[in-house]
Amino acid sequence: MNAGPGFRSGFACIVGRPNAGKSTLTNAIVGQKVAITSGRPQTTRHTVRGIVHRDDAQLVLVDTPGLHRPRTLLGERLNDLVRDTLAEVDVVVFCMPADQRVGPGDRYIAAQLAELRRGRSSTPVVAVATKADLVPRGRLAEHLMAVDGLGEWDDIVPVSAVDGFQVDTLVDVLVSHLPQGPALYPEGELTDEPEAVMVAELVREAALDGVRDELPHSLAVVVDEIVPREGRDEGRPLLDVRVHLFVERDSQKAIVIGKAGSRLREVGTRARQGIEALLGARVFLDLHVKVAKDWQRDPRQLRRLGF
Ligand SMILES: Nc1nc2c(ncn2[C@@H]2O[C@H](COP(=O)(O)OP(=O)(O)OP(=O)(O)O)[C@@H](O)[C@H]2O)c(=O)[nH]1
Repeated sequence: MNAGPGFRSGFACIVGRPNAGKSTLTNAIVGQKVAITSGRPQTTRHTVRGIVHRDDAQLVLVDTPGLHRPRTLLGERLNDLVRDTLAEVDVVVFCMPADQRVGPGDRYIAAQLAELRRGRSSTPVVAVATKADLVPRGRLAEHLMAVDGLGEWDDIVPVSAVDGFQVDTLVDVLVSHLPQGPALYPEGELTDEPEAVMVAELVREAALDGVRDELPHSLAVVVDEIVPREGRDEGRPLLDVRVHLFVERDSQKAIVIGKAGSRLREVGTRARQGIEALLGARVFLDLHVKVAKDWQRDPRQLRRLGF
């Protein structure tokens, strides 16, 4: 069942300062490892999406880059992107880690969200106290009070993505804020096939390696298909993996491809090793680089690109 009366569907976007636990929470909600996490701040430079399929709802999660104060032009553009994304979603999840005091970074985001709610969209915001497992009850209560004092929230939910505390409750709360409507994606997408997301991550990581400064936010990766090559021995399958890399400018395309295609070959070799390990089969990796101008600003394009 993916429609019918009472069925709800929509997008949720997870925001919070660097290291707030956004990627880990995304993974815990979706139940698959779709976003890359690390202890270093701001590793989630791009948006990764996961889908929760339920009998009564479909929740599409968008994991945004760490909202931060615009220092550079790039930062401003990133924040524009984040704001555009926020205005597009049905509910916003604002993460504040319980093991840290509410600080200027949180206040900055809270102000952005307040502005968003004053504007056209009155998107509901659910404040989430992440990493609840790291603090004693008293401190958690104190944190929740501080969160409450920071702005107008539709709900406040403490969670731990590590031990699963209240993750289901959070999903219930998010679903309650979604509009009624049929499923947006076919059942099983991304949950049964997280491979495509992980393959895209592996290619993206390999393509950015060593050139992050030159094209940090300008690279999107789309896996077109993963299909078994016909006519192969059953015991020795070969998978054809076709992937598009989108950049914004010709100059960036040249960087990705390198002299006479040398860099793209290296990217392919490195990514292929990871993909073969992931899929447990030999892989023929077909990489294409395309220029998609200003894709970061166009929500339709972003969605098409899997952002
Ligand atoms: N103990 C505990 N640690 C957590 C929890 N959630 C996240 N962490 C840890 O906190 C660190 C940051 O988590 P991420 O999920 O990468 O944070 P993020 O907000 O996506 O970070 P950016 O990509 O920098 O924006 C990682 O070391 C996680 O393992 C939690 O519920 N409990």
